[in-house]
Amino acid sequence: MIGACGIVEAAPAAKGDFVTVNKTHFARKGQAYYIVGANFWYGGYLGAAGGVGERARLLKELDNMKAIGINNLRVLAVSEKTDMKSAVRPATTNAPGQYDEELLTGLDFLMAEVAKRDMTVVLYLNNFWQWSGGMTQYLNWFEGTPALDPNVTKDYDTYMQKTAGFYRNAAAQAEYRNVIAKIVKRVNTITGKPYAEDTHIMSWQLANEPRPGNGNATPEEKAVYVKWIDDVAGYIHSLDRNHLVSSGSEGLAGSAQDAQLYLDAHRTKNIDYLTYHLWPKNWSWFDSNNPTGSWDNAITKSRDYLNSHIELAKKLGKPIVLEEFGLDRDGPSFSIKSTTHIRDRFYREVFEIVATRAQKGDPIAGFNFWAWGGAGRAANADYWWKPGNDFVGDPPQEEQGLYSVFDSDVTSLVLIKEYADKLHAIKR
Ligand SMILES: O=C1NC[C@H](CO)[C@@H](O)[C@@H]1O
Repeated sequence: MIGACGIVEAAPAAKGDFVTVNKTHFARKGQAYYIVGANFWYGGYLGAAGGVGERARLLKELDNMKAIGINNLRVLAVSEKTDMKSAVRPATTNAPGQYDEELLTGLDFLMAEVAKRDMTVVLYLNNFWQWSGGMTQYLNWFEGTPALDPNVTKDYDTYMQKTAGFYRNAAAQAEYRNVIAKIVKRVNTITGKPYAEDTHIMSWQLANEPRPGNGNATPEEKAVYVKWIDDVAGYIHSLDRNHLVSSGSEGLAGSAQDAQLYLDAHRTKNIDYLTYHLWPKNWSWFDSNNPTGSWDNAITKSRDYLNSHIELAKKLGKPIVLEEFGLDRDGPSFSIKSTTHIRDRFYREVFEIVATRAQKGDPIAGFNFWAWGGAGRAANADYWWKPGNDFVGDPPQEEQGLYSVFDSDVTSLVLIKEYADKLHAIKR
């Protein structure tokens, strides 16, 4: 397009080029759009020009994901510098108002390469958990409370209850909105395209796994949480009329097992689709030291979780994406030399329910497995991450190899491709 001053400008994207919601499904470029996704939290980190950047690896990872039919990536867009031991370093926010432009340019590079492969990205703007600083770090900045790493204290209940204080802290919310505006209104330094006009962003996501507090969240805490989701999602839409907004919720496991809360938190018109996550080992449904004895319990509860949330999506008349799920390697082991028979069996169970119900026209719109490890490799005998080590699918608060799908996990990659083909074949 020739602009007024004779300079060739990119034509503004057509609305249909963005991922949109069509009743209980996604649409993109006039077609039904199903999510065959990977969690790739560190994609922006690999895109940095220096420091932690590994652009050659990033291109190879994107090509390998594209080759097995992956069309969507779920990526950490913002991290906060923190003293918490099990958090990633560096961070995109060093302190309130102080941002790491080199790291943010890494996100620009990722988005430029994603566009070349016609993939889409969900960008989450905060984290309920400590591995990227997250909401707890905001409270350290604005309440002066110590950022207590639950990997150290082993007290997750107290961590969750205190972290939910983020929603009520006006100063923390103001800085959070400053950061949201900085990213949503950002102009990509590689492509020159405003993020708000980038059709390869599928959705802005409030946070990774925001919870109302711990499992005993009070009615007041739940009300604060519902209002926070509505307010922040509305704020994002006020900045960007093109993109979808999602919460990043895990579903009932992240809603104090309160289905009414999950419905109330996602009923707002400001939330365009639902999300849920499935973690049989984390939730103690599956014991990887007793796989045979715990499999039936784990798969029965998993099937119920998968199906019941699709029914909740029907109630709200919105699409739902299973945007995280995983299981550890046989053994259990963190080593890439170990097999993944049990995980592959679990993945197939999950994929079969998602694909079958999607083919039936139910509001399940796809999946993102957790998480792409690709060519990354654990560097230390204890499998814990240290600055300078490869990034893998497991963030620094977990052993490097716990849930990652590596490029050497051939049976898993073949399985993902098998179901990618099924979802991509759905015409609506
Ligand atoms: O968002 C998340 N959900 C579960 C993952 C695996 O335990 C975890 O690494 C991450 O914080």
